Amino acid sequence: MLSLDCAICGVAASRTCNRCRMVRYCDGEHQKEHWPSHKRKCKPFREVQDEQLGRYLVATHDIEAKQIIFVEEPLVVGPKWYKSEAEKSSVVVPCVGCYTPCRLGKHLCHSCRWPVCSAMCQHESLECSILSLGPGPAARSDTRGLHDYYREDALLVLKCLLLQRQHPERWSALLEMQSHEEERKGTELHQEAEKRIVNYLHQKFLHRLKQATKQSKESRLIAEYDPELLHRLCGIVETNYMVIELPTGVELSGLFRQACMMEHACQPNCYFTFDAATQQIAVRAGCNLKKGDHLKITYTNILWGTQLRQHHLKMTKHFVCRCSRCLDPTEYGSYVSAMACLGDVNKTCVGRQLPVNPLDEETQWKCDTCPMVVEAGYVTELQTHMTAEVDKLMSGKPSANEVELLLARLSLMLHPNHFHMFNLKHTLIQLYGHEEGLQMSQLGAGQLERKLRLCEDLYNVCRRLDPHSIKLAIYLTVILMEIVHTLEEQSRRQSKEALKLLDLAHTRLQEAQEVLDKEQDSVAGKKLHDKLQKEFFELEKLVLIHNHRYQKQELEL
Ligand SMILES: C[S@@+](CC[C@H](N)C(=O)[O-])C[C@H]1O[C@@H](n2cnc3c(N)ncnc32)[C@H](O)[C@@H]1O
Repeated sequence: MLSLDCAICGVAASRTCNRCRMVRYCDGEHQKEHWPSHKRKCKPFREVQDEQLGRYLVATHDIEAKQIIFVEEPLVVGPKWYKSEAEKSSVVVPCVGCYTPCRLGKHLCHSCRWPVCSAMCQHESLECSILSLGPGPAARSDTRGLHDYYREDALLVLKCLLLQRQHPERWSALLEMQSHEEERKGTELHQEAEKRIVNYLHQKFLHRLKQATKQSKESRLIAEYDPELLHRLCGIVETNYMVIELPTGVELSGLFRQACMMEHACQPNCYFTFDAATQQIAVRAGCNLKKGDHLKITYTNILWGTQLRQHHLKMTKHFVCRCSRCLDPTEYGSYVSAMACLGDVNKTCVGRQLPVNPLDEETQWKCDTCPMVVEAGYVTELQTHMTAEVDKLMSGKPSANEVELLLARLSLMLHPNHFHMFNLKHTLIQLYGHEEGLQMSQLGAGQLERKLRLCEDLYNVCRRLDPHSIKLAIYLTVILMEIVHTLEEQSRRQSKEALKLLDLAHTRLQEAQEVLDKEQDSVAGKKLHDKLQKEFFELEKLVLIHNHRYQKQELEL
């Protein structure tokens, strides 16, 4: 990730700049020589604190897009904080030692009996001693029962707790992180944490530790572990965890002293990558940053509408986001929360029903063209109903026809760019051209046109929400590749326009390559990168075939 060589002479070097720890030198002379140019890039940010944001990071120099702003080691890395429904019932779980996916029940650590990838894989000994105190899963547990015993979220909290003894300085840094302890009390999250984590850790492991304490040397394994402290740790994890991905595609949670200080915005300007080998996170500028800019990442899904993002941030991170997107009823002209005018069933008004004050859950929604006003409750009811319909369809493997039917129904209520419509359309562009009976060569001209139009609409939404493709690189690449497939198919059918269409396709592929640059370390990014290379090859082949045909026709004339 970072060069291991001297920044001046290029030989392998071990001395690092002790301010940013990102550049190496073979000796002090070369370090001095490099300083005049390095000082503009060395630790180009500072920590600031205010009442609204708490601690946050601000650029102290201009920073170029893609430049590494800082790298750091984690305070804690551990399993995923939230598992998907599929993961909760999967027979494959991450190894407790190295997180390699392994079959439940195949190999168990011979001390603590938690799942490991092989009998040889060892995990951290203090953690293993605590887990060894547990009773193990109930005999003849089914998969759900095993998952219920091997609770990975609780393991993450245990890993935090163990820092007390293993890394006191990291423990202090962890306790400085925001936990929102007070706001959490009485919430569903608090109750869930009480059940899933605090009681579980106490009943299965920690009360045995207490008993053992009285008798033996086990006494000093952990200094403090009362329920209040465990709740505080749950709050710290919930507020600060970052999702990091291993090369196997396994997602983990990481807590980082500095990276976790970056504030949230619904249009971020930074992104990060995790290097499993060095265990370091690298935070980079997602676009050119100016001195004074805040370093911002996104804590929620930027494809959701404002009400849903606000709700998620309020429930999990306990703040109201007041970024420029949240304050704008049109969300930078993307209209991803907008309804179609709800004024009349005959649809004579083509206006958009928008929240008057997007930050107010009780706000009225006004049509931007006619006088129609509706109350928040009505919009919420409609949205809930539509969310259920979309979730139901998407939980199966819908056909293009089924998606078209739901789109047609929802279009009576929703703006064409509403996030439900976006989701359905993004599915649809991947069905046209790929579904059985709807392969590219089988699509009619109208269907090709429709696919292209859908792709262009989706492209425009992505560009408005995330102009530098910091969060939507994968979505955008898929869209661009489907545009390319469509243009290629059109070129096969229109020999006169073929070269022009193939040229357009080439431009789109180049754009996809540029967009994908930020995802070069992710599993999905690597897969798409390989696909892109094949697409370039296919496109070149099409151009050659076309030129060959063209020359033949010329000769025949
Ligand atoms: C990951 S922490 C960021 C570091 C934190 N500010 C601190 O002092 O430790 C997330 C918390 O920071 C605050 N925060 C982050 N972004 C914010 C924003 N855009 N507006 C208001 N508060 C924000 C919220 O309290 C949130 O729960």
